[in-house]
Amino acid sequence: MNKANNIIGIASDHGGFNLKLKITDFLKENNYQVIDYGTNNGDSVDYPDYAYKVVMGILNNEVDRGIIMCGTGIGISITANRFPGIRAALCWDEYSAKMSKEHNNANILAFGGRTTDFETASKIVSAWLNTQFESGRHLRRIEKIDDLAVDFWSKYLKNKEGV
Ligand SMILES: O=C(CO)[C@H](O)[C@H](O)[C@H](O)COP(=O)(O)O
Repeated sequence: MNKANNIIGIASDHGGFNLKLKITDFLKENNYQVIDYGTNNGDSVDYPDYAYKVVMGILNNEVDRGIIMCGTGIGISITANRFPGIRAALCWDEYSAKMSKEHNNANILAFGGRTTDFETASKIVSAWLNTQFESGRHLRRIEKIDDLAVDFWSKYLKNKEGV
């Protein structure tokens, strides 16, 4: 990996805390700038709060992309995917990580601190960072993700307001 100046936001709950420390070191060793949104120790916290920090970091252009971890990566990726413009991919090997970028242009990578060892996690991170989005038919599909959600929410909110 050799891409200085890319800023990556990183966060975890207590279940991903130890792996987050190792992945942060790994990124810095590979010349990535990292903003750590917490958590800062192994005390029990709630993963939605940490997913939200990275999501807002991306939506406010503080960071280009994010890496998030909880015990399994499930809760924290479910949370991140609630927000428009966010495509969080829960990955378990190099192939899933490569596809998450090539086909889905995932801007957040997720994995589990209790399910993924550092060796596997570092391979996942490298695959995700070093793969390009293929665009073409995949661009049409990822655009539909937000288009469908925006359509749903605008109708939902309109009905709720009784308009
Ligand atoms: O959301 C999760 C499971 O899908 C994460 O793994 C959390 O880290 C986990 O639920 C935390 O569990 P704990 O018993 O409170 O440590």
